[in-house]
Amino acid sequence: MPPTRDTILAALRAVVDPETGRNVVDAGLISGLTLSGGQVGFSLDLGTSGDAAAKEPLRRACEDAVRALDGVDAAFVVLTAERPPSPAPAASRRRSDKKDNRSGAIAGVRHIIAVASGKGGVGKSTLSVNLALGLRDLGLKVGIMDADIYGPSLPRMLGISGEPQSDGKTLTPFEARGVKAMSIGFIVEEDKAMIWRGPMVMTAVTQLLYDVDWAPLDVLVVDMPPGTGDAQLTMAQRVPLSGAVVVSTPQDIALIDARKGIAMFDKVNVPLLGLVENMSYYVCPHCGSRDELFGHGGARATAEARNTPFLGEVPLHLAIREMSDTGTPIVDSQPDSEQAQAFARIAQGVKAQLDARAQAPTGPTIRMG
Ligand SMILES: Nc1ncnc2c1ncn2[C@@H]1O[C@H](COP(=O)(O)OP(=O)(O)OP(=O)(O)O)[C@@H](O)[C@H]1O
Repeated sequence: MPPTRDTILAALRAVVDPETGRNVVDAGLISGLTLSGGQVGFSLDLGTSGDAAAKEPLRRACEDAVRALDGVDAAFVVLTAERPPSPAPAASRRRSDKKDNRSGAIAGVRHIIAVASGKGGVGKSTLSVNLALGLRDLGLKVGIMDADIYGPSLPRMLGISGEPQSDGKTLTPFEARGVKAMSIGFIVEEDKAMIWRGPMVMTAVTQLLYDVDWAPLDVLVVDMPPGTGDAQLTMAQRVPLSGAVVVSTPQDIALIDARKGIAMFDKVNVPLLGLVENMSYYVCPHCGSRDELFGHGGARATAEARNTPFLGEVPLHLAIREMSDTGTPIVDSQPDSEQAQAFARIAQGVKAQLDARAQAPTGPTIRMG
């Protein structure tokens, strides 16, 4: 039988914070408890010190206590910071320093989709931007949110610069190429990004979701941080996603990581809209000849094995990189090229998946923290 809220809280009362000598429940450190069958998730407050490393043993102790209960299949405990430990630049300073646990749908935004990868450098940002533009070409109102704290690339890829405008309450997204755009790079200092942990990333992401004037949108494309660690799991769990697209290159090692990405979304019940194989084959920019450098087709096989839609292959082509670097993504700069068409087909596939799920009698399961 699945656990109840009371049995979980009772188990957590046995976990004592050595810093205060009080149990985590009575000390008020637990919030956002969610139950979904045998899956349990909640936040553990870090306190004002913001020292996530020091609280890690306590986080684990909470997870272990809940996992040990009958009927619990999985427990996810995320550390929640009272405030980010590093001084944030102007845009986020304008907003509240209070703990930010906002969750749930964003008014006026129909779908939020994540673009994720098991490892960095496989073309997740390139896909996010070109997918957003491809969805725009299908007549949808589209936004793109760059949550890739390890290397926000949206400003460069869309040629955006400057500070976002704010009325003191909400931020106005940038408008570029007919899509609304906002990057975590605008509210987080880049050189500090590497030391940020899941909860801190989540605070910034929550602000990007709820403090930006996104509406009205059909689809908000979220460029996730690469990997399947703490930050990514927290996001996958707490952002109200309609689904996720996982991108991989064809090499075995990348595919192993992509499978971890798929497993991560499965774990938190976010539907997989499909898998994309980037740098699938090489097209010579001079003669147009095709070469399968890394042995192509692994992502399609992985998708088939996992019963996940395969959304398509994108060739490795110099123009894709060059156009990204100059702020004119390939879908806009060379729309008739094979490489732009590859992105256009992926956008069609994503739209078809979203439409099908919207019409399904039981919609996708959306987990909110
Ligand atoms: N199909 C492609 N052909 C040629 N170059 C590509 C292709 N896809 C991506 N690139 C280039 O590869 C580099 C990495 O791509 P991108 O930044 O999109 O990856 P990422 O997975 O988002 O990386 P990170 O995890 O570091 O954010 C960029 O220079 C990009 O222009």
